[in-house]
Amino acid sequence: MSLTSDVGRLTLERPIAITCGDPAGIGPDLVLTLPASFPDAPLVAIGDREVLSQRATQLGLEAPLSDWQPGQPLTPGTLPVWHTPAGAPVTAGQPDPATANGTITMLARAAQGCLDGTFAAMVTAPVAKNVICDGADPAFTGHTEFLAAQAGVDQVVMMLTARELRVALVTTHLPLSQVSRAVTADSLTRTLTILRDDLIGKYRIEEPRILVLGLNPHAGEGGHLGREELDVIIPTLDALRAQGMALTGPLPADTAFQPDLLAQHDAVLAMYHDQGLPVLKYAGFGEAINITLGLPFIRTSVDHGTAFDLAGTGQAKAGSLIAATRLALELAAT
Ligand SMILES: NC(=O)C1=CN([C@@H]2O[C@H](COP(=O)(O)OP(=O)(O)OC[C@H]3O[C@@H](n4cnc5c(N)ncnc54)[C@H](O)[C@@H]3O)[C@@H](O)[C@H]2O)C=CC1
Ligand SMILES: NCC(=O)COP(=O)(O)O
Repeated sequence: MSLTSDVGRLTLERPIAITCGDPAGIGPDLVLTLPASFPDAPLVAIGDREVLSQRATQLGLEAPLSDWQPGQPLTPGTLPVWHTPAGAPVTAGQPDPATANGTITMLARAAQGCLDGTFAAMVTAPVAKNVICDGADPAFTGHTEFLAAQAGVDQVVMMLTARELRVALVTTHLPLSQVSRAVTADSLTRTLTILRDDLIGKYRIEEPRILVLGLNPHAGEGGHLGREELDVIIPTLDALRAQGMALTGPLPADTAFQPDLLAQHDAVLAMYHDQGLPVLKYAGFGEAINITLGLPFIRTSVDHGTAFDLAGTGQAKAGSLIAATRLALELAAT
């Protein structure tokens, strides 16, 4: 069976899973808006049907839902929902660790469905890492790491994109005190290889040019402000350049984000989360996309969190979820 999407008149063989995020956050609010943006796209929401229904009522949204299970056809004109109970009563804006196991089940269903071919891709609405840590898994650090474990891959790469700007990270959800130890020749090599390969494979860039940031102020100032550049980053970049990778750097992070330099590169590689993402979010918060590179399936996500302050108010903006869904549809069709 072929399923039609309105994005670029694409045809997909399988639906795309949309996980609804923390049931008390803005995820359900935003997911309910997707049918209006993609009326013909084969989307399946994974989450608590009652939560979606109640949130639609709270928001005054016209959102017909239908029940869906793997193997069943989609019901046109509705948002098909693979009902995944939250596990506790849900009030918008009031996170509850008792819902954490339901959230994990929702993510696992989407990931396993991508792995077994049920879904063509998955798009995730935001979860609260602390709620999952408190209620289900103290080791949970984010979708990125959870999906890597589900897929059985050692390393994936978090990349956020806002229009022309692409920022990928060597380390993701790691305390700052552990970042230096995590920037190794091996992690840097694997990150750059995944980034280069997916810029070619997913973004159709023939010879990706990657700008790599240093870790320390002034990229270490020749070893006077830290030795990671001299000991690890420079030798690793030199070795990868010798193999043909087009790399610039390591450059000082404070001056690397200049329009002229960015125009000469296809992506920036930052060493840690808050080195790269504030710039990206300044450039495009609300419309940016988070994509996990290196997975054996397509996963895109929003650029924002659960925004419990906005859940159920109608003030949450859907731009990032719409952009993430559009990209997933496009990638799934290529
Ligand atoms: N992809 C994911 O699952 C992500 C989850 N998070 C989680 O979200 C939780 C809350 O994180 P915060 O740092 O407070 O970030 P946040 O993004 O939830 O909120 C930051 C500010 O942006 C506003 N905001 C966020 N999304 C918005 C939207 N769509 N429309 C309008 N305004 C919006 C919020 O109202 C708040 O003022 C944390 O537990 C974190 O782990 C954070 C980032 C990504
Ligand atoms: N800042 C990005 C973020 O926290 C999203 O993480 P993930 O849940 O997509 O791994």
